[in-house]
Amino acid sequence: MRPSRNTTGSNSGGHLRERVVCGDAGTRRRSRPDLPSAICRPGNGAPIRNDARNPALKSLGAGHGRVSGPGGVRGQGAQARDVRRPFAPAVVTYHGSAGAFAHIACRAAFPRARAIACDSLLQVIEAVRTGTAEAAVLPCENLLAGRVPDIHLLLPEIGMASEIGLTIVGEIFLPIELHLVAPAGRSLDQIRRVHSHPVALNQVRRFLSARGLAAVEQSNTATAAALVRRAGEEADAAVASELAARTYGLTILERNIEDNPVNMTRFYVLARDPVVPALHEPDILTSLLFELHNAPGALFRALGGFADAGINMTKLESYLVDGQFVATRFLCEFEGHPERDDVRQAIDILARHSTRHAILGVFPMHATGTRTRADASLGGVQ
Ligand SMILES: O=C(O)C(=O)C[C@]1(C(=O)O)C=C[C@@H](O)C=C1
Repeated sequence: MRPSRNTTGSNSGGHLRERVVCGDAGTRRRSRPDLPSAICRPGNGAPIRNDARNPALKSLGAGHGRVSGPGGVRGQGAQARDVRRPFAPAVVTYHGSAGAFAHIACRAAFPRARAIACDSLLQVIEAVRTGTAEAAVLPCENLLAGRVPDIHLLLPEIGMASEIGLTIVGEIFLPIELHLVAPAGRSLDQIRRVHSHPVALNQVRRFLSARGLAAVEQSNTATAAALVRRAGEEADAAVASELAARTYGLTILERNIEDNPVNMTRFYVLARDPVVPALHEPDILTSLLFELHNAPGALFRALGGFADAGINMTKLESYLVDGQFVATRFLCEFEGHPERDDVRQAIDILARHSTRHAILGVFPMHATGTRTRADASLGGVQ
């Protein structure tokens, strides 16, 4: 059963801001025929446009299957339901407002879905948990700024706290182009304060420090743009997408202010039920959370099976647990399906050397070349 939603709209300084708010708050949605084409990077390295024929985006939806095995999907022993791919949710949700990069990622990966905005990460999770949305798109890391903190507070909970009940079903790589935006009539030399999401501000540090601009953190790039439009003084500008500039009626004072033109954010796609690729499919990633006793060699022994089997690890994160400065919880991602014999054996070895483990998701890689082939020729419009 789906929870009911109320419909509201809010007026931001004469500029109608329409949004869907998850939870009890309210909903109203405006369709955006002028949404930009995100550029994704397919396996052959050539930038391609985002549309329904985009093979890289289709990688979110190839094949179907089940997974079992040590730890199971989403916690110890949980059985995956046989959700069939292609995974084509009708409603997806994200944290932020229209024009945020998470919104752009939703539209790029699921062009036919309704994308609904949530004011907080908790509301995003609740929307998926309760069925208001079938999937959530959440940023996890950026090439220039590194980890996106919010989801890294959440991921260990997803793995270890069964009540959260979400699983990773996909990933999206989105090129990020950041622009300095302000209401028409303002000039660059008037600007003293720049509002944006902290991760976006970290991607333009050189630009800000070269001009002596103060960074002001906002909950996402699009709300920063809306705020500057609604309540900004002459000295205020925002760092946001071109879509946000259009959505909130701002002009671009300076284009592409990111510190490096090769700039990309990786997003996770989370859903309530696993959508597990078939065993025979190529380019599968498994995301695994595990905990160790803090002892010499514990990590080495836990991961030894992966090294011996030649299984490529694409990510290893560590987290502090129980208020102590010792890393005993890890998130790793590796290439391979957990039902493949060598992967199963490596996970068995990890299970023997760890105190707990849980598979957070098994999903097809998006744009397989992206991890290794990002280069300065990457272009993109947003
Ligand atoms: O604020 C936004 O626009 C977001 O979607 C969040 C976010 C992030 O958290 O990294 C997403 C992508 C960009 O790297 C900057 C900000």
